[in-house]
Order: sequence, then structure tokens, then C-alpha cells
Amino acid sequence: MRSYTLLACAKINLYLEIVGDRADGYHELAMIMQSVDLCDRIHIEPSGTDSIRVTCNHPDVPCDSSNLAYRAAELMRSEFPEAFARYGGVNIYITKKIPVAAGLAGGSSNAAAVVVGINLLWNLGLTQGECEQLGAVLGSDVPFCIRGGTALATGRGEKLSPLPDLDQLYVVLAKYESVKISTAWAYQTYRATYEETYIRDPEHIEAYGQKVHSGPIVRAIASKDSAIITEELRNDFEKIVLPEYPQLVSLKQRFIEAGAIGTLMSGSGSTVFALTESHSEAERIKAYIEQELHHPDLKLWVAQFSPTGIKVSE
Ligand SMILES: C[C@](O)(CO)[C@H](O)COP(=O)(O)OP(=O)(O)OC[C@H]1O[C@@H](n2ccc(N)nc2=O)[C@H](O)[C@@H]1O
Ligand SMILES: Nc1ncnc2c1ncn2[C@@H]1O[C@H](COP(=O)(O)OP(=O)(O)OP(=O)(O)O)[C@@H](O)[C@H]1O
Repeated sequence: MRSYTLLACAKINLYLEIVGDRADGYHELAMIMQSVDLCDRIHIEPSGTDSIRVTCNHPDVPCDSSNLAYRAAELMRSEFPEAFARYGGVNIYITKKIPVAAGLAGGSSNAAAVVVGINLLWNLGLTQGECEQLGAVLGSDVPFCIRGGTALATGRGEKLSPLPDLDQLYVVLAKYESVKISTAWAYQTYRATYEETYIRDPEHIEAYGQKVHSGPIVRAIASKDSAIITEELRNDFEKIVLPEYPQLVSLKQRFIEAGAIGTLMSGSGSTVFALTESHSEAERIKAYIEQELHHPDLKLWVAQFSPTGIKVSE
């Protein structure tokens, strides 16, 4: 039987506005999500048994049923019992490149790759939209990781509207290995600090359109206007994370000093990224930061905006 190798791209948030509370306990969001070509490699093969097995090269990533890739395979097993009975279990090998607990949707991208990979392995014939719906059961970021490219994400992050690809931008990603921020902590802390500003019971983002401020960046993306995109970068989590981690504030300052056209924290952190208009400029800024900060705990990567979230090869 066939096996598949998939590249699962990281995401960054060019815009993340926390709008309000939802009845399901999640937060209503308005986000611009962007895939970047820093990718984990996921190999999926039939196990020849009825079990799911996950192997990963990263010491901080669990290989048991708490691994999001494992949970994705379990979901496919329970949703498609006949296909499971016919094709059996899977072995999943994960080679991590995306830093862990970094706000780059590392686990979500791995789950996305497993949904897409099992769809192929078991000949399920699911459309991308059907894969995205399954992905939403696993986590708010998973549908976007399946869709990829550039998208406006609303609801709890799972409602996607495509935006034109921003293929002209490059990114320098920087992460202090010791700064690991839990997404649940970030949302809880944000709620504890800013709850009084929340809009109550927002059923649909359109219902309170006036209060959402993503219009200018959406228009700038449509017209590929990098200057306005960089002016409109926003991440509400910066308000609670940056005061706790002054090294991230210095990192942002250094990026601007180095000539980045814009800088922002991604998701709930702790990765901070800088935007540039060329690959050589991104490499130059990476080298500058490595030399200036010279911190053994600080890791940097250069990546390009990617029009896809998952790339498949047999
Ligand atoms: C911070 C982001 O990465 C931005 O893209 C996402 O919003 C997080 O997406 P994710 O990791 O896929 O999130 P989930 O696995 O669905 O939820 C993780 C935690 O974040 C909280 N959470 C998540 C999404 C959301 N819209 N509101 C929330 O309050 C959940 O209550 C949960 O405690
Ligand atoms: N396949 C996986 N890859 C990475 N982490 C995983 C995976 N499965 C489970 N985890 C656990 O999830 C936690 C969060 O890791 P992850 O890299 O997904 O964070 P993140 O990028 O901040 O997520 P997000 O941006 O979606 O909020 C880790 O501490 C890790 O133990």
C-alpha cells in the first residue's frame, strides 16, 4: 500500500483582534493568517496492525494520545470506521522544524497533515472543505493549516475567507527557546485583564462589524500595499505578553533598527517575526540580530510566505 510524505507549514498572524466572548467559552476573533514555508515533515504509512503509532524527533513533543497528530488519526478512525477496518492503523513519523509552543501552530499543522494524509491513504475522497470541517474538531487553527495561503479567519478562528496571496514578502522568525507560552494561559490572562472591553454574545462577526478594525489591512492585502500592511499589523496578545517578557520588546526594537518593514509577535507567542521585501534582506537582518543579541537561547529562521498550508508527495 502507498505511504505519503507531507510538508506541514507554520502560520503567522499578521493581525489578531480579540473581539469578545462566545457562548462556547472560546473567544470571537478577527485574524489575518499567513502560511510560511518553515515546515514539519510528516510521513504516514499503513502500520499493518489496528494501532496508531506516533514517532517524533523532538524531545518536548509527546508521542502518546496527547499528540495532536495522534488525535487527528483517532478522529479519522472514529469518523470512518469502514475505511479503518479495510486499511488498518497508521504509523506517523514527525520531523519537527517548527519550534514548539511558539505561536506558529506547530501541533495544528501536524494534525492538518494527518487529516489530509489519511484522506489520501484511505481513498476517502474528502474535499478540502470537508477536511477543514474535521480539522475544526481538533483545534481552532487546524482548518487554516489545511487551507493555507493568506486568509481572514473569524469565529473562533475556523471560519475562513481567502485573501489574495502575499507572495512578495519574507519573514525572519525569532524565538527564545526558554520562553514557552501556553495558548490557554494567554487567552485566560487576556480575559482577566480586558474582559470589560468585550462585546457580549457576538453571534456573527458581521453583527458588530463597526467594532472590528481589520478593514484597512484586508484592503491593503487586496492591493498588495506592503507599507499599509506593515502599519496595520496588530496582535492583541502583545498587550499581556510583552510586559511579562521584556526581551521580546528588545527583539522587536532590534528588528526595526535592523531595517525590517514591520514586526509583530505571532499568535499567543513567543515567536516574534519581522517582515522584509527580499530574501537577502531577511538573511541580512537574521545575521544582524544573531550578532547583536548573541544569545544561545535565541533561535532564528528565514522563511517566505507560502500559498499552501500542506504540500504532499508520495
Ligand atoms: C492563538 C492562535 O494560535 C491564533 O491563531 C489560536 O487562536 C489558537 O488556536 P489553537 O491552538 O488551535 O486553539 P484551540 O486548541 O482551539 O484552543 C486552545 C486554547 O485556547 C483557547 N481559545 C482558542 C481559540 C479561541 N478562539 N478562543 C479561545 O479562548 C481555548 O479555550 C483553549 O483553552
Ligand atoms: N504534533 C505536535 N507538535 C508540537 N507540539 C505538540 C504536538 N502535539 C502536541 N503538542 C503539544 O502542544 C503544545 C503546543 O505546541 P504547539 O507547537 O502546537 O504550540 P503553538 O504553535 O503555540 O500552537 P498554536 O499557535 O496553535 O496556539 C506543546 O507543548 C506540545 O507538548
